[in-house]
Parts: sequence; structure tokens; C-alpha cells
Amino acid sequence: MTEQIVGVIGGSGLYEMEGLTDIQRVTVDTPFGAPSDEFVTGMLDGVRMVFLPRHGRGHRLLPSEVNYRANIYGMKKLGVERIISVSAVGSMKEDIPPGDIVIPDQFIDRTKGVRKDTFFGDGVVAHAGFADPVCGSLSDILYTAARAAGATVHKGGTYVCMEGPAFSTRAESLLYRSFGVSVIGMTNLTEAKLAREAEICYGTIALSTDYDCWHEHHDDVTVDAIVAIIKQNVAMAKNIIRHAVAEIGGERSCSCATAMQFSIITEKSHIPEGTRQKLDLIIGKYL
Ligand SMILES: CSC[C@H]1O[C@H](OP(=O)(O)O)[C@H](O)[C@@H]1O
Ligand SMILES: Nc1ncnc2[nH]cnc12
Repeated sequence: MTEQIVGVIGGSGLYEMEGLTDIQRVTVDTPFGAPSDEFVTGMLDGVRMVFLPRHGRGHRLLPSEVNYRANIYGMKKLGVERIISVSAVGSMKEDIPPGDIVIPDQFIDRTKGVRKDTFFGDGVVAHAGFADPVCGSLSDILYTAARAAGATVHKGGTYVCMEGPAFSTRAESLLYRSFGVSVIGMTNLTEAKLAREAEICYGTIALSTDYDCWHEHHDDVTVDAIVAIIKQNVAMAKNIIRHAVAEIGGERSCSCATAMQFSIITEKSHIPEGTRQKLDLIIGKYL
């Protein structure tokens, strides 16, 4: 049986992972450029882990500047089969107050084409299935882990992914509420798409940090307010990861592992050699 390696992508406020032993910092080269930072590898309670701060240490990268392709490619290169994302989100529902955890199961895309959100192109066309954009098995584990860690947690919910970096206008915020979404953020949809193309399971622990700007009885979102809530809850987020990692094990039985099997439409003989090489790690087994 191959060793299970769990990746964690830390979002706003989570720039390192405590509790790892046998730590190494690894620079990973990718055909898609540089990842957000060095990857940190180590062991957590007997499980091999790979950690990456999404915005880099010191939070240097805008959501639009994050090289999501390099980050996901780097995880794949290090052998990661499951990625746990930790993210700060604005709440779009009264009953998800700051401090609550949501495990989203859907996304709405409000990004603007600035960021690269596919490994394909350059002579190879593939269309990943994305109807269920997160891994159900991993998300179930995250939900159970959040409960075990004592969080108030909401199972499922739609995450609207905006481009940013400015927060939403009030009209946008009200529009998203009318869509019935649960939370808003700027990063996770792009990661989930690339993880699917790389056949990596992806699930999110989303920490509600604010009511964006739609709520009549709460202040409009500010970075200050977000950071204060993250600081109060970062220990809980780490605890959720610990509980989740304890439950992850064995070979995957979900469909994430073979997601791209029937997704490539380009005739093999037409795929340029350079592209074939660049994508070897991602889809080489199908070519
Ligand atoms: C710091 S407020 C806005 C920022 O926080 C969220 O980041 P992440 O998903 O990496 O936790 C949101 O998506 C924005 O990037
Ligand atoms: N209100 C908000 N909008 C977008 N991203 C966020 N991350 C945390 N709160 C947010």
C-alpha cells in the first residue's frame, strides 16, 4: 500500500503548521512557475504531511497573484493525494456567525479570468467533471473532525469565489445573498478546479470571519475584524486538522483518483511533445 500523504493549504492567518515533527522545507520546481512559498513536509501523529501557506509567509500574494497551478502541481509532485484547505470566509447567512465553521460543497465562480485555473491548453483539451467540486469523503471527514474539535459546524453550503482584492459592494453582497449562497471568499474555487484536474481530493474548512457588508446590524467587513476572528479560532482550526488527519487513511475509494480518465478529448497523436512532457505528472497515465 502506498503511503497516504495529506496536504494542507493554509489561508489568511494560517502561515505555518504547529505540531509537525521531522520537518523539512522543500523548494519545488514546476513547469507552471513558482509556488507561493517553500513547502513544509513533516509528520503529524504518524501521518506524512505537506503544508503550504497560500499567500506565502507574511501574506505577500493577492488572491489573483497566487500561482494556484504551481501550488497544486507542487502538492502532486510531493505525492499528496488529499488537500485540506483552510480559509477565511465572509458569511452570507444570519445563522453562520463569525467563529462558525462551514464545510462547503458547492462553488459559484465570480473570478474574472485573471488567474490561470486549468493545467490544459497548449495543444491538449480536457474537460473535468466539476458538478460536485469537492471530495465528498474528505468533506465528511472534515465535518466530523470539526464537531470533534468542538466547533459549531455547517455541513455543505455554497462558496461564492470573487476576484478581489477589494471586498464586495453592498449591491453585490445582496445579490449573492439572493443566490442563497452560504459564504464568500477569493481563493477556493480555483484551487478546487486544479485539484480535480490533478486528481487530488480537495475539501475546505471555512472559518466564518464576518458578515461581509449585507447585515444591517453588523459593521461592514474589514481586514482588522477578520484577523481578530482568525486569531481567536486558529487553535481550533489546527485541532480540526489533527482530528481529520487521524481519520484519513488507506487507499482512496472516491472518484477523485480517476477524475480525468475520460476527460481528454484531444487525439493523442495531436498532442505536442512539449505539452505531453509538461503534463506528464498530471495526465501522463492516460496518454
Ligand atoms: C484577509 S481577508 C480576504 C482574504 O481572506 C481569504 O483568504 P483565504 O481564502 O486564503 O483564507 C479570502 O479568500 C481573501 O483572500
Ligand atoms: N467578506 C469577505 N469577502 C471575501 N473574502 C473574505 N474572506 C473573509 N471575509 C471575506
